[in-house]
Amino acid sequence: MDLHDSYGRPISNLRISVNSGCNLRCVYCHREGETKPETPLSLEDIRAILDVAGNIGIRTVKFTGGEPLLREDIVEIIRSVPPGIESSMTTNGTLLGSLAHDLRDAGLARVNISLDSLNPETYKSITGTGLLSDVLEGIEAARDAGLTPIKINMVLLKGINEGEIDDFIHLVSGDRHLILQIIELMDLGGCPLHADLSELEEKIALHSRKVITRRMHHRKKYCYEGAEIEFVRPWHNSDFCNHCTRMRVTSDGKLKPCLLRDDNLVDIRGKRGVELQQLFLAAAKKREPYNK
Ligand SMILES: Nc1nc2c(ncn2[C@@H]2O[C@H](COP(=O)(O)OP(=O)(O)OP(=O)(O)O)[C@@H](O)[C@H]2O)c(=O)[nH]1
Ligand SMILES: C[S@@+](CC[C@H](N)C(=O)[O-])C[C@H]1O[C@@H](n2cnc3c(N)ncnc32)[C@H](O)[C@@H]1O
Ligand code: SF4
Ligand code: SF4
Repeated sequence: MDLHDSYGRPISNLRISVNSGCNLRCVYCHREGETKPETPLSLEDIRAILDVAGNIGIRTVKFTGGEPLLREDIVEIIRSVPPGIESSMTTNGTLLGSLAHDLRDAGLARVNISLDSLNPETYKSITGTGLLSDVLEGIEAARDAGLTPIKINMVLLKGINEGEIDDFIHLVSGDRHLILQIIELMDLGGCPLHADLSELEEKIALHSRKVITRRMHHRKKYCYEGAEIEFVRPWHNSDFCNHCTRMRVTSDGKLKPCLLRDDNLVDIRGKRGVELQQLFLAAAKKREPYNK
């Protein structure tokens, strides 16, 4: 079965938040759109969701949070992904150093690692912690374990890290295991750090050897000065939403048809089998592009 919503968008990707807690305090964090998370889903609940995902045409699963690596059973969670579904994770990387190999052995294909600054002071001002060296260690551990390609997620923050773009391009340039993902801030709580990516993307586009448009969100990937660079520009972007292929699961067990909406959640905690599958279909019907 392949699942589509009423706007003809295929639902091929599931994004599961396994935990709402985090060991960082990033100033801009949207927490995957969760406002009042309760007790996280159990391993058994997550297994049941993954089993249904396999039946309804989900091809890829992204584990996120909060910080997914804070969950003690994260390796077991990864081991529960059915064959035929690619699993990846988005993490702040601080705990990857000791976990990368176990995650890979459990079947994780790749990781995205959030890193907004290469400067220890700036990193601290963004995340509230001095854990930059742990993240860099995490990147190396992920590379060593084969959790590649590794996407380095950099949210562009006005007046904070705009001057570091060249350093980030240098970091990934000529390295086939690293992709730079430059992300537009979603200004959810009136955060005054939103930076416009247009000028930067135009400059990179102009000097790129090759451009690829991804199916998901119609995001553009550029081959620029030996670096692979993907742009994520969700803000007020109807093309992005019209090509959204994602369904989300919140950490406390609700299907969430859109990151930016809280009024159409479907509770699935404790549900199993056919009943759970029906609830996925019901949530799919509630999906609509946020920006049309
Ligand atoms: N508005 C919106 N933003 C999204 C969506 N999916 C991901 N993002 C944002 O995209 C950025 C990168 O997210 P990641 O968790 O690294 O995952 P990804 O790049 O979307 O996924 P892959 O390309 O499969 O690795 C983050 O800032 C997310 O908040 C979505 O469906 N809607
Ligand atoms: C919410 S975090 C959860 C996973 C993990 N803790 C991490 O930081 O990678 C997932 C991704 O969303 C990004 N993100 C968080 N808040 C955002 C916002 N307001 N706008 C754009 N991206 C955001 C983060 O930079 C990170 O790459
Ligand atoms: S590490 Fe991730 S979840 Fe934690 S505060 Fe930063 S962006 Fe949010
Ligand atoms: S519809 Fe738009 S805002 Fe909502 S999850 Fe999809 S891409 Fe994100």
